[in-house]
Amino acid sequence: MADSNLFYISLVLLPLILLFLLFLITRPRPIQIPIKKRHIFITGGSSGIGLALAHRAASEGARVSILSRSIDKLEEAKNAIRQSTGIDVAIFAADVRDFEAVQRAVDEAGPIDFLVVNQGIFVAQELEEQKLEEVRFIIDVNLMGSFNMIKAALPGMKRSRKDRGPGSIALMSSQAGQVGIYGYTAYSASKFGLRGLAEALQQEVIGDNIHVSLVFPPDTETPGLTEENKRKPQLTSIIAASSGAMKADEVAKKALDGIKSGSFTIPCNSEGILLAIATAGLSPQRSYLMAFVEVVAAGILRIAALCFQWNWYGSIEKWHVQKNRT
Ligand SMILES: NC(=O)C1=CN([C@@H]2O[C@H](COP(=O)(O)OP(=O)(O)OC[C@H]3O[C@@H](n4cnc5c(N)ncnc54)[C@H](OP(=O)(O)O)[C@@H]3O)[C@@H](O)[C@H]2O)C=CC1
Ligand SMILES: CCCCCCCCCCCCCCCC(=O)[C@@H](N)CO
Repeated sequence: MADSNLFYISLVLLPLILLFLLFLITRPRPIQIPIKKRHIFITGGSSGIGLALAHRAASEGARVSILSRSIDKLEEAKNAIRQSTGIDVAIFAADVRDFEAVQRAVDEAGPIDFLVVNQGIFVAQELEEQKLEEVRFIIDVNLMGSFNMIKAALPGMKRSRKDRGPGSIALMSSQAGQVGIYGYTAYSASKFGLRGLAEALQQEVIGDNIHVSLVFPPDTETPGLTEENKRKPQLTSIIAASSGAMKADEVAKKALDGIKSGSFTIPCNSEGILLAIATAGLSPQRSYLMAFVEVVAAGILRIAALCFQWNWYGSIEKWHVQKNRT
């Protein structure tokens, strides 16, 4: 009798003790970063997810700047945002691979509160088929371009923090930046790279009241995806379909809400939440409740992850068998 009482008490008590412990230790501490009347600078803001983010930020009362290469697409985006919100965004034509051009844009745009490094290119292809130039292009735009942006914006962001309150640097990764996917050797490498950059950067800028976020969308309906789908290995599509597709505006909403609450990891759909927990690793976590879920679910999600791999390797095997028959 006493034994079973003890059993039930510990069933309640142990999780409570764990919750309390996690409440004490989770770092950095929770924060809210206001967006109204503050300056958000979005790269790749002329199309897809970046454009949806610019729309949303403008309608929430932010001052918005967008940067991308094509001035025509920028003008088009500016007109579309003006039509739907009545607000004018500032546009900057620059290639993120060109540090000087990026620096000029940042200087002209004025002090930044939210930097959203969202530009990205994706071409899915087996590494054996993919040209090295294309690999380099993907790494240059997605990874080195992000370094260029952050290097250009960080000094100004740091300087203006005291007068302007908390700031944010958000990076657009991908679920292919949490798990390697067939056809994405270059793309996944570029997006995994962003995670290392973000984890290290958060430690460096926390003292300046700057908060780093990493967004992990699944396939998202954008002009970029339409282009990618024209030449995508079948296996890439099959494996990526393990996570549902989203609309650009849904991703933008998740991203902006996550950024405003200073979340380090921002998943976008339910598979994304599972992925975030399964790949939590040593990344920072502000929410002690999420930390609790990560601790409790770790073992079972490893089993789920192994089931996904079992399923994916099954598809790969089947595909090879079919290919050899024809
Ligand atoms: N759509 C999807 O399925 C997913 C996308 N993502 C990520 O989200 C981000 C946005 O993707 P999405 O909206 O689909 O992409 P789009 O192709 O629709 O838009 C990409 C944007 O980036 C700009 N851009 C591209 N190259 C450069 C460059 N060298 N310098 C400056 N700007 C550049 C483009 O403008 P311009 O060409 O004029 O320069 C455009 O504004 C990317 O980082 C992508 O990897 C993540 C998961 C899923
Ligand atoms: C443990 C539980 C795991 C749960 C689910 C795992 C699902 C993984 C699916 C990965 C999909 C990757 C899509 C990349 C989209 C993208 O970035 C491109 N459209 C752009 O190229």
